[in-house]
Amino acid sequence: MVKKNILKYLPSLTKRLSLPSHSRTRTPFYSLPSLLLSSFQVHWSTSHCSQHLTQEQPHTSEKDRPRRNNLSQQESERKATHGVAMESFMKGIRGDAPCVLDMDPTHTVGGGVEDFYGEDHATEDQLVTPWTISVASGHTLLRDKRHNKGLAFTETERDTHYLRGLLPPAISSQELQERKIMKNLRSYEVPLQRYQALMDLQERNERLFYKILINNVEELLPVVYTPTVGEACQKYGSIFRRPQGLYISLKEKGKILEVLRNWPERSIQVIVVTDGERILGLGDLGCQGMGIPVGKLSLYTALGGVRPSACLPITLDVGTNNETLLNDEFYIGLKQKRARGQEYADFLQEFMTAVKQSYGEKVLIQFEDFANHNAFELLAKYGTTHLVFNDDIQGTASVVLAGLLAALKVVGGTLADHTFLFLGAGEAGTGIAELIALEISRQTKAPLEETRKKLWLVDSKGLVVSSRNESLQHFKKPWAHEHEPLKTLLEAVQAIKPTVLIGTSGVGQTFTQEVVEAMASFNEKPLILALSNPTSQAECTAEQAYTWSKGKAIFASGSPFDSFEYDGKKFVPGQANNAYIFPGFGLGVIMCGAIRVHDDMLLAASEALAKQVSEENYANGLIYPPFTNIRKISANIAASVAAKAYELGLASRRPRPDDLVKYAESCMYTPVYRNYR
Ligand SMILES: NC(=O)C1=CN([C@@H]2O[C@H](COP(=O)(O)OP(=O)(O)OC[C@H]3O[C@@H](n4cnc5c(N)ncnc54)[C@H](OP(=O)(O)O)[C@@H]3O)[C@@H](O)[C@H]2O)C=CC1
Ligand SMILES: CC(=O)C(=O)O
Ligand SMILES: [Mg+2]
Repeated sequence: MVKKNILKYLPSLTKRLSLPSHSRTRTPFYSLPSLLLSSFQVHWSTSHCSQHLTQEQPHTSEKDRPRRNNLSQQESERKATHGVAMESFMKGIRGDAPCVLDMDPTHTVGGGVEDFYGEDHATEDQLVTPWTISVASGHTLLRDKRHNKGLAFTETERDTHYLRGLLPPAISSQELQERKIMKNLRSYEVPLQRYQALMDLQERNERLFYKILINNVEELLPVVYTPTVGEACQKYGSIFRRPQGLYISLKEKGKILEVLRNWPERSIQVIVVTDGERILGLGDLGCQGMGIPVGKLSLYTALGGVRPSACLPITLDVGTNNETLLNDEFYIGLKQKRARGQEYADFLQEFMTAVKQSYGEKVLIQFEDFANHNAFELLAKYGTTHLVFNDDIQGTASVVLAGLLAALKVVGGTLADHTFLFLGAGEAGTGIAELIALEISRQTKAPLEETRKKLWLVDSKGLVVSSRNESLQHFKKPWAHEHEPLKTLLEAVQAIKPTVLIGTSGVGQTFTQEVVEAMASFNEKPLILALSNPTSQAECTAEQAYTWSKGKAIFASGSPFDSFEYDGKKFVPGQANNAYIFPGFGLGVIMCGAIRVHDDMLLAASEALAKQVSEENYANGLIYPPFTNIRKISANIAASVAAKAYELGLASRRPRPDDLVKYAESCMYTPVYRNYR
């Protein structure tokens, strides 16, 4: 069917590609799909064409560049270019177009997973074509976030791409642009202004956005991610300027496949999807949860090196039960109560089927910030049919386990020697508990049912115990141990005497002074993790943990805290956030062509992260490495995850690269500007 359609429209497409280059650019950017082909066909073809071009076309010298006044030369280049392009196009139709993952990985220069556009496949000194649907130039090029370079366009590029007069005469380097943006960002007092400025930059000049984010990760993570992204979601309706990501609402029921086809990119490798019901610890933010998939995917690119064009943020708008939003005139979502039961299940089923139909078997679907009454079920249901990963359950578990493995070097003993108490028995709490129990079981060979007994959970009704079994949600039942009922966290701390206290309640200030003092009274080095986000929901602050424990606590939190001096000693709190795991984990899954996620891959990720903590980090009281080295860390995580996938027979990319760390690094997208022919 697809082949038939492409062949039917082939003459028009050929004609389109042969238009004089300047007039080509005058056609609105998105007009071609609607006029000629579905966006699938167009993107699919251009991506394959350009990839083929960069491999087989000998790279051009000065004389090959299009010149406005040298029509015959321009004509012959166009013929050569489009001849190769159309040949590749036809190859693609026949299904034998070359696939980047089948190539020798050494060809890639700062490549990016599946370099369909061929941009990074060229060496640094080779010229690449700024493909959109046609060759972008003039105003279109400046408005195309993927290829825009602002004042960094060179004199030659300004000539060849019809930019004269559209830019002021000064030419800036990318480094100078970075300095300017950072200066401006630092001048804003309000974090939300920084967030907005960064989102505007992402929409205007993608490479500059990622360069800045990568080079200033510790400073900017709290802006594009927790805590500021939480405030942005709360105010999304008011600050909304340009839509980011794909909104799929109940209005599109029955047409989800068509909606997916409206997205301008075809080679999608990672989707982060939310239905907005549990946004951080802020509750139901409905459609305004979009800030979360957008933010998470920025980190996929900045921290994990997955190319931006391969990332698709999606919000499923199934209504909201948030009365404030329902009564807000600026609310951007459906003004109706949430769909539940069969209606919800059918909508999700249609979505999951459409995703597979559009992007194939190997697209990674990351569920993010769903409420727990849907999250566990979706993971179980689609875990056997799709490549799915729940970041709140699995990513969080992996990052916490990594922190614990690292902390053992400081507190001593093995995991099995410790006792764990959680405040919060939802996705994060039970997800973490299960992975710890699995790791202890693996280390000690004890049955999982036994190892679970080292872990205790408290929910809003008190300690999870067997006498409550009847009324417990299914994911809490494995943690309902024999014990007398206890109402409060303090009582539970005093009775269980945990060595590790983990907050996953979404409620701020619940690790009270009494709780922290109790932890410090029977532990030499109590491990206290306040994981709830954003900062306002943290179970306690770094200052409180260090002060109340009299400097004994090893502390990490979901949202960042500044270092704190207590009794003449500087304490540096770590950030226990799944952002350490999911970018590298996702890269690993994609680069080996994994078809399913397995718990052992999560354990492999934890071990890889724990190994990255240096002696210097330990000396500073850290159990996580700093984010400054995150791309190196992600490459190591990706390599371990991929190695495990190969071992389990879940990886489809053959042959297996010998050096997986090097391969992961070579797959990473780099945001330096490319030179345009
Ligand atoms: N740092 C990180 O990387 C991550 C942090 N998080 C954070 O963890 C928090 C929880 O997320 P998640 O597990 O998905 O949420 P869930 O809604 O699934 O779970 C919340 C749990 O907390 C319990 N709870 C709520 N209020 C209280 C209270 N006052 N006292 C005791 N228990 C309480 C709930 O009890 P009940 O079941 O009785 O309602 C429930 O068991 C969020 O703030 C989120 O931002 C999540 C993922 C990753
Ligand atoms: C970090 C994260 O995923 C959360 O707070 O939900
Ligand atoms: Mg989350």
